[in-house]
Amino acid sequence: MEGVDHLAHERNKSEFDVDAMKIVWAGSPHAFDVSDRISKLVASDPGFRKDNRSTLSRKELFKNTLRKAAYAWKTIVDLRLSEEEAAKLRFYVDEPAFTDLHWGMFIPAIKGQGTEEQQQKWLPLAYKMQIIGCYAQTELGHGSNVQGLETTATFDPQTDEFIIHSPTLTSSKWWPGGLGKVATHAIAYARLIVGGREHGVNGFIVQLRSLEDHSPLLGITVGDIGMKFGNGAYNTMDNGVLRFDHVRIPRNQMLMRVSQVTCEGKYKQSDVPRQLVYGTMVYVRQTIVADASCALSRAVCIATRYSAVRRQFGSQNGGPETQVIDYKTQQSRLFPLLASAYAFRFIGEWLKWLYADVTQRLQANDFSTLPEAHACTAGLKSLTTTATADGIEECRKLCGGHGYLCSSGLPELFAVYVPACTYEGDNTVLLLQVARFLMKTVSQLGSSKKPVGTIAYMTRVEHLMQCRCGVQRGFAELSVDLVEAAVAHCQLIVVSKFIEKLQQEIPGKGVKQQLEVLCNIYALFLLHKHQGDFLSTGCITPKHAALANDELRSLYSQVRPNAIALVDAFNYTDHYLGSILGCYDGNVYPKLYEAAWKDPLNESVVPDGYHQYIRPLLKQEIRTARL
Ligand SMILES: CCCCCCCCCC/C=C\CCCCCC(=O)SCCNC(=O)CCNC(=O)[C@H](O)C(C)(C)COP(=O)(O)OP(=O)(O)OC[C@H]1O[C@@H](n2cnc3c(N)ncnc32)[C@H](O)[C@@H]1OP(=O)(O)O
Ligand SMILES: Cc1cc2nc3c(=O)[nH]c(=O)nc-3n(C[C@H](O)[C@H](O)[C@H](O)COP(=O)(O)OP(=O)(O)OC[C@H]3O[C@@H](n4cnc5c(N)ncnc54)[C@H](O)[C@@H]3O)c2cc1C
Repeated sequence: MEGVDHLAHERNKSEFDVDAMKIVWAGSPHAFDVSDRISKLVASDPGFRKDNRSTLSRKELFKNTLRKAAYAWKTIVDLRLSEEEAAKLRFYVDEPAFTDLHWGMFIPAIKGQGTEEQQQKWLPLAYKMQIIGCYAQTELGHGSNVQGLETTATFDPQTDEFIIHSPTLTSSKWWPGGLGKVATHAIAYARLIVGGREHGVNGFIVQLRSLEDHSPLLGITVGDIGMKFGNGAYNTMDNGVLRFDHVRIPRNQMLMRVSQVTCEGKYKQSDVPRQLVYGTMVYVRQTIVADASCALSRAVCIATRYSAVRRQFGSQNGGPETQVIDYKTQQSRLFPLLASAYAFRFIGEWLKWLYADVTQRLQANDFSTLPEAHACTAGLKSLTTTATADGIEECRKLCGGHGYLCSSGLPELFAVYVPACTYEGDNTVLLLQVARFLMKTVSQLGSSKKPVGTIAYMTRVEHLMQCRCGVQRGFAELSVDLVEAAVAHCQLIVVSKFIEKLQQEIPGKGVKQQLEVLCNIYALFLLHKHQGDFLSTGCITPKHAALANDELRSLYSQVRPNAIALVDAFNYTDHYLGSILGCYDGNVYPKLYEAAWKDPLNESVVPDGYHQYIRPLLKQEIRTARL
């Protein structure tokens, strides 16, 4: 029945202060207030409805996304929302759109790689959305290998301009979000050529479309790259293709914080690492880690609530069947994902601190922690997105057949989320960067340069270096093992930062105790999953492994009465979850049944095509082939 909380009996089992946990999850009382207020604002506004996405054609879907983006912007302006509130509103609108790249990459690129003068010119236009930007780095032929990009930017001292050109088909920009149909400007990455000499890849601000009639400017060929995975999903985003035919831009539209070109045609490299040109990617990778905790927690919330609602087998003397959340196999699949959602939340908080710290250091020309920041953002982006994509799929399976319905919210969540394993850096390529960082650290062991921070533990591997085999097999030859070492390194960071979080003051009855249980589940689940490595290297004995498995079972029993409360703590509205299986009141079956009849296919009792195709079949009016 509507209005009845079918999960009340579960919520009454909770052993901790859920409201206090909501503050922990949000990060602070202020963050909770903003999140709570904005999520309810979005949920209550029919202008942000999203339950019809799967029935729209690509063009209808995209036009609807443009409408929503404009509506969101009007809401932000009318309500005078702060930057924080506006970001939260775009988050809860929950639809990949050109605005993600405008706010998430175009503006950060100008802030990170533009000079003060360039920031003063372009940021006000971007903040007022008087221009709409995208981040055009990837090309048809190159994405991972940035140094392989082929687009050229040739300086013309006669006119004090750069000539941006796509010399080959494979140099076509390909994938940039927002590029296909909306962006008026791009940060285009191209090989800088001055006086016939190449100076690597740099960013250039290029106008693509007229601000009067939105038509592509002279020399610009631009469009959408076509349908992507899933129906709705990321097809709300106009990922685009772009070719330049000798497009001229003023010299002052090369982002010049890292390198400069003077009007005399002199190239100057600032005394900063060339890799600062990659700074925007480092920034986005750390935001993607926080996104992972959001996406995984959404899937876990749906699967946990539904696992408490769903009953299957186990009826005693006509009594109720067993809740599937009580099966140990369901717990062993679900609870590590619940623990991971919390673990990724806290590692996301730490990574945000690390990024802010390295940014502050860079302003003082202190580059000492840049390598660690690169390795951590790359590795943790890889680790958390892989685990989250796999976790969303596991949550779908945890919901049985109904998990495969669009009304469960899980297929759409999966389809929108999975490109995170690829964009902002293919996950394997990023792990190889971590492996390179670890090998460089190992090569420096024994020198005066002592490993600190997240690699401090590596002093303990020093003895390995002294007995290492004489033959140094190539990095490429060992890359599979090195990638595994990179994952282990990142998992260690996640566990250690979860433990550090527990050292903090955490208010609320039973809250810290619950987080300790989740931290232990996260760590012991990893130990169980990789116990072969731990045993073969002598890190643990078989007895330790058995004890760990026993403890894991005990921990699952401790989580069980608190599971619903732990997902309530995410404080997601039913609108944001977009899932009948995950609805707050657990009133699943009536909602599933009602939703089925809303499908367009049920608009008529007799389906289109019956008279043309089925009736002749049934009436044997179709000449059957001679048997
Ligand atoms: C429902 C869930 C929510 C959904 C809601 C909707 C969400 C949707 C919206 C999401 C919003 C945005 C999504 C993002 C969109 C995606 C945008 C993109 O994809 S932009 C393009 C991203 N592309 C990449 O990431 C390319 C990856 N490749 C690289 O980064 C580089 O090519 C490389 C690092 C792999 C190699 O670079 P290279 O120059 O060749 O360097 P070397 O490997 O030779 O290393 C030399 C040296 O440099 C150091 N290094 C490398 N990179 C960095 C860096 N970034 N910072 C600092 N240092 C760096 C490296 O460690 C080496 O150091 P040594 O000391 O010499 O070892
Ligand atoms: C939804 C989506 C949105 C995107 N948005 C943008 C955007 O806004 N702007 C933008 O510029 N780009 C964007 N991209 C592009 C994205 O950044 C690239 O696709 C990504 O960096 C991966 O590069 P790639 O496609 O070249 O993969 P590849 O590198 O071609 O990957 C193919 C395979 O090769 C392997 N591989 C590659 N190099 C190595 C190596 N050295 N060693 C071992 N294995 C290797 C990879 O692991 C992978 O298995 C987007 C992509 C997607 C899917």
